[in-house]
Amino acid sequence: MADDTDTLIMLVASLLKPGDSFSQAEILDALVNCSGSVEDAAERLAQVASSSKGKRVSMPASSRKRKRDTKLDAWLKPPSKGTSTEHLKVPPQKVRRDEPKPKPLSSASAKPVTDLMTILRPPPSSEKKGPPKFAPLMLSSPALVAEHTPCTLHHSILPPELACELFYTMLDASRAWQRNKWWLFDKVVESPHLTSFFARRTNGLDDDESWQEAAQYWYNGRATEAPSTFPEPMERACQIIERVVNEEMAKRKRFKLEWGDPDAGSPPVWRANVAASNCYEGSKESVGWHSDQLTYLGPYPTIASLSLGTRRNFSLREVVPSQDADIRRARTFNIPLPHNSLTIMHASCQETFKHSIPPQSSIDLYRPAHPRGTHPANPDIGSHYDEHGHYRVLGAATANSSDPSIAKPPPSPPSAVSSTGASVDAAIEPSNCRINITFRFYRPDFRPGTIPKCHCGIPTILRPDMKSRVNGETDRYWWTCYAGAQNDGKGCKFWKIMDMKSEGRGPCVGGLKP
Ligand SMILES: O=C(O)CCC(=O)C(=O)O
Ligand SMILES: [Fe+2]
Repeated sequence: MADDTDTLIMLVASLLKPGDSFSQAEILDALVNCSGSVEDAAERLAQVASSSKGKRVSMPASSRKRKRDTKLDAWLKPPSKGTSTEHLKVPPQKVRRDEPKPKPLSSASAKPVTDLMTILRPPPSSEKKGPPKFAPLMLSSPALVAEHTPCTLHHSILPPELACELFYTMLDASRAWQRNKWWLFDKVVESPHLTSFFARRTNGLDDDESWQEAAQYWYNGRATEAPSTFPEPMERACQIIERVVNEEMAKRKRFKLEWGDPDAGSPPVWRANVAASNCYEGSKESVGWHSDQLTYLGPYPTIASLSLGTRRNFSLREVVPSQDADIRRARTFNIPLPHNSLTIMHASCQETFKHSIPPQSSIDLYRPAHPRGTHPANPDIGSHYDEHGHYRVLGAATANSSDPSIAKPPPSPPSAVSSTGASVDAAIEPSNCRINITFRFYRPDFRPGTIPKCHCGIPTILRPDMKSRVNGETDRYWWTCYAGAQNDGKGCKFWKIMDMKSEGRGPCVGGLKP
């Protein structure tokens, strides 16, 4: 789901001469000015490098103003010896615990697979002149998250037993998940976490099931096997999450390209019809900076992201539009996501912010509050919870509830007492894993048949133009080739501005109808 701006930057960097150094911002500018074409951007930068020693005649205005400071090479680990890409030839990574052998990409099987984090390292912290820089800010409460980001944070979102049950279900399932792989330079790299994709039985709107086909394009733009349907506890969690998301959306500004029928009378209803899930084991597994691809989500999506297990930080950083680059800098916000918390990335988050789960130096182990099997998969369990997620036994009064219909959840099985008197439960193993589930709505007006194909013949991907915003809003999106991630790293130059009207898309909140 990740937008691969970073990959494009690295691809451009790979085409530059070893001596030519450009900052990440300069490469991004070149990409934007060359309509996303890697080759054209590299050619343009090569011309700039050869035509001047320090004089940037052909660079766009925004780049010319900035001092060249960040060496692209500094994003890569130093060359071991010889050629400029020698340092990328690292040995294949160890396969994790009982993970099945990853499926090979088209012609990738003969190539070594590399953990992305062994190639990338953070940009150097060299001081830049320009607008003031602020230290990262920890947003430790839902109020702070709402104040600084287009997200809301909701603690204890699910009944605790359901959160535990879903954690165990996904943790067990994750043993069959894969690492996303794509081509970078001349080799296949893999994401430093496991991932999988799920489609809901119905899309909540009509009988159209073509979105299931879209779900098959999940794996780096290549058609894959049909995704699994939501496991039963995920379905129950989704119903609770949908209610919370709709309550939050009703309080917020809507954007005109958001999906919804303006004539429907009531506010459009958000439904999840697919979910992507990630498993991060230990403190070092991570996901790099990205915004989610909008190919099947369309503009201004709302994405509901559930965290289970070990607490990790979720980082958010605005992409400052080019016109503001000289007056302000983006700030990194870190949000600690404990077990059973929901982060809603509201409309405009994918257009204006990038997000990541950074590696950490340490993490706290998560100790589930309930042993496995307290609630085996049982569709009846859901009926014990009311619409607020409270455990409900009709007619039963409890000492600590003013609502007589709300009772305490059933007690966990008794814990054993150790020889030291400490309470232990042999059935509960602490875990160093975090499970993330992002519930998403694949829009009917972005169904697979409507997605333009590139010259390579595969569906393109949709990206927002994050760098230019008019009145704070991004209304420019483009379709680009995604084949570079799969065809031995070779894509085509396909690039097309999305035109909602001529492409027959909608209905949208702002009134556009197909
Ligand atoms: O694990 C998370 O919270 C973020 C995952 C994510 O950004 C993604 O799957 O696109
Ligand atoms: Fe994401």
